[in-house]
Amino acid sequence: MQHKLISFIGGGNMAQAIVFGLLKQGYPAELICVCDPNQHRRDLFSAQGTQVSDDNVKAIQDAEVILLAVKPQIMADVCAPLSAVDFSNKLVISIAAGISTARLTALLPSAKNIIRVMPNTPALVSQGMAGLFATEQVPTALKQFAQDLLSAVGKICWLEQEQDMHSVTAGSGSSPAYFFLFMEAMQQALVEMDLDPQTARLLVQQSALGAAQMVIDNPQTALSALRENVTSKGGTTAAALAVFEQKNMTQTIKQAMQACVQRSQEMESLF
Ligand SMILES: NC(=O)C1=CN([C@@H]2O[C@H](COP(=O)(O)OP(=O)(O)OC[C@H]3O[C@@H](n4cnc5c(N)ncnc54)[C@H](O)[C@@H]3O)[C@@H](O)[C@H]2O)C=CC1
Ligand SMILES: O=C(O)[C@@H]1CCC=N1
Repeated sequence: MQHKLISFIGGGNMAQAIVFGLLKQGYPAELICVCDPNQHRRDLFSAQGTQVSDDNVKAIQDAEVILLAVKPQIMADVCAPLSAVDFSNKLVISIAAGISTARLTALLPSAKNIIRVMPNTPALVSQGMAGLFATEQVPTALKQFAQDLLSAVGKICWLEQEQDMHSVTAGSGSSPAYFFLFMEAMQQALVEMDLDPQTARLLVQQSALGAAQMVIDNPQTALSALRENVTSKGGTTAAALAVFEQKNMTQTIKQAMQACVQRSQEMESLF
């Protein structure tokens, strides 16, 4: 991939997942600058060889790509001083949930090239999933750069309609947390059945990894078929799945994902 000078505005959890993922793939550390007011966060990045700064405006002057990675709640305050900079030749990538490209254009009026991305933290281990949306005027070469950047830390999909970003947030941005919760609950249940925590974790993590790998390796097989292959009639799995069904697990998951979408839509009008 092409290498450009990238300034990250915000060096929190998601920026760390992307930056560390990029470094792992050989992206030159000297071409990455991370801006964060928190010294501890800056130290974490400088220990990996990146540039760091506590001065957002200064750090973006020479950058070719500005990656906005602050919380949506403070995006407007963070962008206000940045808007003094001429963005017309820069690429702006925002990973903030619920901040539309229209809102970003209003916050940074000179920015012509804005790409919105919804990544997720497995980028840290090169297994990220990111949805990308670019406004019509973004040149192909810049779209390609954004695609290469996110592809370096996982898989990507392009969205034709920006409104689909809400569903992508429910399906990938937030979804690692659902799986972590599921694994947490399984580990806890096993510990309560008297397994030691390490063994419980090993059972859960390896089963999750194996299940995901089977899904990947069998793209033609419906997920329901993979489930049925584990489920012997009158057996142990059927007993477990019956409880999920009794408790309306499928409906609960749907409601949780709808709540995610609804919050993302609300955030669009709030911030
Ligand atoms: N954490 C996740 O899994 C995902 C997060 N996102 C989006 O990424 C963005 C960041 O989220 P997280 O990394 O989770 O949050 P975070 O709270 O871990 O990181 C935000 C960072 O911004 C820094 N910050 C605060 N004020 C600043 C300023 N004026 N200038 C520069 N940096 C400043 C904070 O010190 C903090 O390190 C959010 O907009 C979120 O919607 C998107 C997808 C997944
Ligand atoms: O919880 C959030 O709002 C962010 C966006 C997706 C994942 N974390």
